[in-house]
Amino acid sequence: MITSSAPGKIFLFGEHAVVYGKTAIACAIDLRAHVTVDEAPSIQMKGPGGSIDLNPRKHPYIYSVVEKFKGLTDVTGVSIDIHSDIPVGSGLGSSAAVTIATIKALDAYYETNLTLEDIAQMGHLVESEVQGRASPTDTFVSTFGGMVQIPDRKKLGFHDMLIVIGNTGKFSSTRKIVSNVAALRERHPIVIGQIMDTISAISETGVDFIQEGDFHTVGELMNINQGLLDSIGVGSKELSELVYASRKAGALGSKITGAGGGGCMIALCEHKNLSRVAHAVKRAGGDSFICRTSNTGVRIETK
Ligand SMILES: Nc1ncnc2c1ncn2[C@@H]1O[C@H](COP(=O)(O)OP(=O)(O)OP(=O)(O)O)[C@@H](O)[C@H]1O
Ligand SMILES: C[C@@](O)(CCO)CC(=O)[O-]
Ligand SMILES: [Mg+2]
Repeated sequence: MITSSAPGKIFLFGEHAVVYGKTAIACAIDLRAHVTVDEAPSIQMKGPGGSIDLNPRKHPYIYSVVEKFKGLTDVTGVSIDIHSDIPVGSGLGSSAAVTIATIKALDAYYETNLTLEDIAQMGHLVESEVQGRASPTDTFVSTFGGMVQIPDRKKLGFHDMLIVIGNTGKFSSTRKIVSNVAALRERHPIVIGQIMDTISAISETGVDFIQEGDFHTVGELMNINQGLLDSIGVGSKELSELVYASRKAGALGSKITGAGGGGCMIALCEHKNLSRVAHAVKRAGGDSFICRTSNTGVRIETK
């Protein structure tokens, strides 16, 4: 029996633009998905109600991972048991964390000796297949941890940042939201193209301020990024209410994280405002909790 784990993530800047090769800055957080693999009579998913055969519709990401391992080794009977702290469909990279942790666990179980780069690339392939279109961001962050710049695939200096996460509780399918943006871009290629370029410029500008620890300016850039995410149609009334409540309570900056349309927003806070912002987001209707950025990527927990 082998257990691995991988972190979820937040986007400081650049979601959606990164799908079109523009720059994004994302960071792992201290919420993790844990995956345990063990010998079994068939390829099955373990759950609270017992074990069921792996089903491509019910578990598309896991199914895609297993199909890739069939190309590497003899995959017959294995059980896959997932326990995740990461809210699903909420912009915190639950699909990537589950995907990367499953790859890592199967790699250790079948001794296929994948490098971290191999794992990240396989994970990106899985997300692209399942979602139709995906940037390498989420899977790269879940693999390597820390603060990363995409598409450069560069690990940046790590900064311990305090984040209030506000979950609208509205499930948001990344596949659907990403395809909506693609359709908008088809209808208005010049306008949406320029918006994506501006989001990219925010990411590129923000790197230096993050590295300097100038979180007031990082917050200001997050707020500008939020306005542009609203302009491409990935905001929502609920997300806006949480964003503005956090800012009124003293957040340095706040924005959607991930696909949007529902899911979570993040608020970058100083320690002194953390609980005030968390309470304000809760009062505005969000399930709010505090997390920290994390420098730990995918790892084996027990063998
Ligand atoms: N604990 C889990 N067990 C099994 N599958 C999971 C689990 N968590 C996430 N998934 C898979 O990931 C899918 C959600 O992925 P999706 O990309 O839509 O949202 P997300 O990754 O949470 O948000 P984002 O991609 O915007 O960061 C679920 O529908 C499921 O297929
Ligand atoms: C919306 C998006 O940019 C982030 C999803 O977490 C999609 C992607 O990067 O694949
Ligand atoms: Mg996802």
